[in-house]
Amino acid sequence: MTQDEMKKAAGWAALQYVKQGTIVGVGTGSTVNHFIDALATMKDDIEGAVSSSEASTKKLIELGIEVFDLNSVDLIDVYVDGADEINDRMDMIKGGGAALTREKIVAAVAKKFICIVDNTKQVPILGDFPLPVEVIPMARSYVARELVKLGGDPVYRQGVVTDNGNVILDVYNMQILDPKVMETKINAIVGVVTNGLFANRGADVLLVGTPDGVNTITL
Ligand SMILES: O=C(CO)[C@H](O)[C@H](O)COP(=O)(O)O
Repeated sequence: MTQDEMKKAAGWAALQYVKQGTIVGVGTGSTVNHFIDALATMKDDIEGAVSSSEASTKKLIELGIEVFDLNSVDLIDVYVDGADEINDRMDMIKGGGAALTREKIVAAVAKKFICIVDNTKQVPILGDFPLPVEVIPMARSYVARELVKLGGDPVYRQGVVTDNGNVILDVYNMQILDPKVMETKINAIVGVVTNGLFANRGADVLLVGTPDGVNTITL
């Protein structure tokens, strides 16, 4: 089975968590694209979606799913998104697709976070995947120096501008033993919009695509 087939299996498995008549939070990435394909089969049964990126918005609209502005929505029942790494506490690194800030905002509003991954994303300790940090452009060098003080090696993601007009620093060589503390520390650096650690608000349900089917994990 290919990695993409495992992503697809996880994406389609998330459909069982979508309730009729609700607004669904939709993440970003290749695994979520499979979920959006699945969601399109229910488009007449849901009210619509709130999207975490321009890319997901485009795909949702193309498939006939109404996309609402988050400011016009009080409640999101489930938020479905992928991850770059996830540990057994359901803490994640996200932001490989540079959509981390909007993802974190939509996730904060949702009652339940359903994480969909293939089995290569499960790790014992977060940090092999470089941690994305969204930064206000004029603060880039200052934030990079502060990230070095925290033990990381930040690298400017050349040529990438986020949907919010900011830049991304990818932080290499971090062994993140306490994701909640590290998330809070990095977010406290002036000029950081947010970082890709999703630990203070982790996943509630993890759906892992494997060659033997989809495993469901809850804490
Ligand atoms: O956080 C993300 C985008 O910002 C994605 O969820 C993450 O990068 C996983 O992507 P994929 O499903 O393509 O492997």
